Amino acid sequence: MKKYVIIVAGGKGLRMGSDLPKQFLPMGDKPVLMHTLEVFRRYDETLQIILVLPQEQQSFWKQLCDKHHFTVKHVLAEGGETRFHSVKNGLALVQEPGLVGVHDGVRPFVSVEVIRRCYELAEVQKAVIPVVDVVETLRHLTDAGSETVSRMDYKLVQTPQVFDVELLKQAYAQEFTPFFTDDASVVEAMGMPVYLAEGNRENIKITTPFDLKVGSALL
Ligand SMILES: Nc1ccn([C@@H]2O[C@H](COP(=O)(O)OP(=O)(O)OP(=O)(O)O)[C@@H](O)[C@H]2O)c(=O)n1
Ligand SMILES: C[C@](O)(CO)[C@H](O)COP(=O)(O)O
Repeated sequence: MKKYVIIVAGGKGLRMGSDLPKQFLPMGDKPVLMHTLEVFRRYDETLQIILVLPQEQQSFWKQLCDKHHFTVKHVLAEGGETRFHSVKNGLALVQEPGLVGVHDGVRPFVSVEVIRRCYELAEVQKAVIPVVDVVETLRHLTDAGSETVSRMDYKLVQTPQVFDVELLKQAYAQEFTPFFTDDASVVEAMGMPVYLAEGNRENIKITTPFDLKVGSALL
């Protein structure tokens, strides 16, 4: 079965607040984004990797690849206005039936085991997302103040989110709404169920300078 991954790195990184876009920040011996592509290549040599980057960052990325002798094969797609639009641009390059994963470029610590689990389950379930338990107590903000809710009723959602190609293309043909914060929410809006798989706790999204420190410690 043909397998793709769309790695989205088309955002602005506002919460990181760095001059260099966060996907290019060094972590250990190379930029964050290179770690992410490498783990997918380790999962499967034949996986087709589509990397979504803003047009204006693409030549810089190519320079970085030369500098680091980075040889993981991939094709580039153009970043969009929101994550939804970036995924949609990547999906336009998916031309054969099979499975397509969508992964945040700034989640370099996803394990090969979790990637494999999501792709294998998606062969049957069609829509699979990795999740982890909430380990702290949760409060819901109300008009009157706030109240404790049961953390057993919630999960934290990660990527890669893996889908049947036809299903994801249909989902992304829908009109954008700000409620679409991940790919599962787009698929669910068509009334399709999403299957939950176990994620890995290290699979953090590098969002703030603090996350970068945690990431460096995890290497
Ligand atoms: N227009 C966008 C917005 C986000 N993303 C990607 O979606 C992933 C998750 O988004 P997030 O961590 O929020 O990244 P940013 O949008 O860049 O961060 P911020 O919200 O702080 O600006 C990132 O890999 C980001 O590059 C994208 O490809 N295109
Ligand atoms: C897709 C995601 O990483 C799942 O947790 C998350 O929804 C991205 O959200 P962001 O606001 O674009 O960081």
